[in-house]
Amino acid sequence: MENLLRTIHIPKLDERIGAHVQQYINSLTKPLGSLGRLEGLAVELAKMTGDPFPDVSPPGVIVFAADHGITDEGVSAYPQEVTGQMVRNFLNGGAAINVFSKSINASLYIVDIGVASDIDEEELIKKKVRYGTANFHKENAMSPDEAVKAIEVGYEQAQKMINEGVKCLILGEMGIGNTTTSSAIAAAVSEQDIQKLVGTGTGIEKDKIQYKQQIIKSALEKRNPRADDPIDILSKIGGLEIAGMAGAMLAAASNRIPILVDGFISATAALIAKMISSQVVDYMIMGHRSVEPGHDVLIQLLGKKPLLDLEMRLGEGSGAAVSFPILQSAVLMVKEMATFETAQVSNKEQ
Ligand SMILES: Cc1cc2ncn([C@H]3O[C@H](COP(=O)(O)O)[C@@H](O)[C@H]3O)c2cc1C
Ligand SMILES: O=C(O)c1cccnc1
Repeated sequence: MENLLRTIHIPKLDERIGAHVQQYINSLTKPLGSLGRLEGLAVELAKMTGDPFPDVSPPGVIVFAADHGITDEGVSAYPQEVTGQMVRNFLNGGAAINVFSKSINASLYIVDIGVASDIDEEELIKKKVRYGTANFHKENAMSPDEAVKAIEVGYEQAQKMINEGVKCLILGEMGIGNTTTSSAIAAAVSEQDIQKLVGTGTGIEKDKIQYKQQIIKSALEKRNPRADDPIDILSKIGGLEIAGMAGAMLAAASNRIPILVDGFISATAALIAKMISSQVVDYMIMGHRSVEPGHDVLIQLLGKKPLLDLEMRLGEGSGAAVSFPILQSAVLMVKEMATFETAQVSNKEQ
């Protein structure tokens, strides 16, 4: 990682093209500013890609799957085996992200970056760094080397997809227990009150939230991760899929590829990526606002405004995939609308 870290170069946004596109949008046949946030989005996409008429299609989705030792503490409503079972479901096309990826014509890769069991399926990308993290309430989740390795796996997978022609990257995850891991990371970095950062995840009973908060609080006291050190945080808390997503985000930004961020877990990965290289945030668009309360805190730390609020709380990249057609609308607006001049429509009186 030390190596990868040193070689990561994220280009600055192209402000000149952004200003040019803003001016062009003002010449399109509509009242000034009337397409609202779509206009700002089109400008952002132009700045990211350096292209006034960028393509966001085809989008690509990578789902990183990994297990979390913290499930031993009874912090999820579902058992750990569900992670591996859902990986099989992804490969059979039956999960939400399969359906939504298909609807936006996205290629979908499933990566085993740390599932606790072996899954012998041909379509699965097998990049297991270890068999799940250790229970971070009892011991460090993994070694710093493993955290680095997981970031590299994510980086390489994203780079591969980008080389294949993907124009917008959506990262998703599957890992029972990962809302606990994410809340712990958010608490370590933001130093906000734990009450603001812990939710029901897959649907634990409301009266179990306090227990989940206590586990996180006492684990953080024991692990004491350094708030400004992403590798220290990942190695002490986890998780492998969060590290993988962070690495993939860094690859996308390095290639001027827009990143459509999903919910709470994805935002945690975004935060880790930001700590590694702060300019990565320039290439992120927040697809939706998750029901998980910690998402609001992270959205603020990332300085973003979600496109959608559909009261979703799934992960897998699902909210980002559902928001993707908004990006398509933004680029089509610029590419296909007529200007006042070409359509011979009278413009606003000066
Ligand atoms: C069937 C099923 C499919 C899922 N797809 C995503 N998650 C989501 O729920 C998990 C996080 O919640 P917690 O921290 O409470 O375990 C992650 O795997 C996340 O991707 C799922 C969870 C389940 C049960
Ligand atoms: O917002 C998310 O990413 C999320 C919320 C609940 C469970 N799993 C993921």
